Amino acid sequence: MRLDVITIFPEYVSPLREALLGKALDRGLIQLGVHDLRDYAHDVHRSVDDSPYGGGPGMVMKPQVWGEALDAICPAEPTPRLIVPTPAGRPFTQAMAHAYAREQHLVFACGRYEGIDQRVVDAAARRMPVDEVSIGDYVLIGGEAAVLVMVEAVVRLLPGVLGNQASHEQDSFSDGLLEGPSYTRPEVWQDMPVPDVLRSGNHAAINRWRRDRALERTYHRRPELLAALPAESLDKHDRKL
Ligand SMILES: Nc1ncccc1[N+](=O)[O-]
Repeated sequence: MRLDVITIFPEYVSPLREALLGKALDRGLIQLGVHDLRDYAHDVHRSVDDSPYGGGPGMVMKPQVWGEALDAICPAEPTPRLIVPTPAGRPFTQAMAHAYAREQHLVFACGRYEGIDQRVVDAAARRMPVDEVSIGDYVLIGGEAAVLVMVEAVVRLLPGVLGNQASHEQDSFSDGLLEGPSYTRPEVWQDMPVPDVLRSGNHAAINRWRRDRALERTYHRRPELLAALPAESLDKHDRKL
């Protein structure tokens, strides 16, 4: 998979070259291009934004600069998927992370939170799929942090990136529930023992216990996820909880 990130703060996304993502880069599982949007601004001040038509606070990013950057970075064939992080976007979910993990080429356009001139998205949508996506209902200064979040969620799903392939099959949300509590050695810590069932070796009982904890946690923290579960995915034991 190829990933390109366009931003006025290239150093902000340098963590993408660290840790597991860095290893995925070294092993050629992903290719990463980080592009400074200002390289496509040709006026003496290399300005990338201007005041909004209709007035209002903040600045809006200029269409010409983005247009030139996207023409240079998004090839005609195969067209990439353009992802624009914005608080006004569709909520980013694990399902979207899985869908993006199947793409060959993703381009992330990091804008100021006041936004990018709408015509940039409209023009790009004429020749490639464009998703305006939000990572949450709060306002960041720009899209860079959202790109770090989305790239990590997507790249960890690529075959070979996580050591133990199974680890993302048990992710929270993979079965529609939040993951329950986890424990490791020592057996007792600060007078708190590890739940006996987890040391019993009885895998049926362990799976049952884990599902019960996941259901309880989901019920208390994210009841709407329970409500969204297909009826058949809850057995009669689940319903008794
Ligand atoms: N929440 C956000 N705030 C600013 C830019 C992007 C954002 N987002 O969620 O992708």
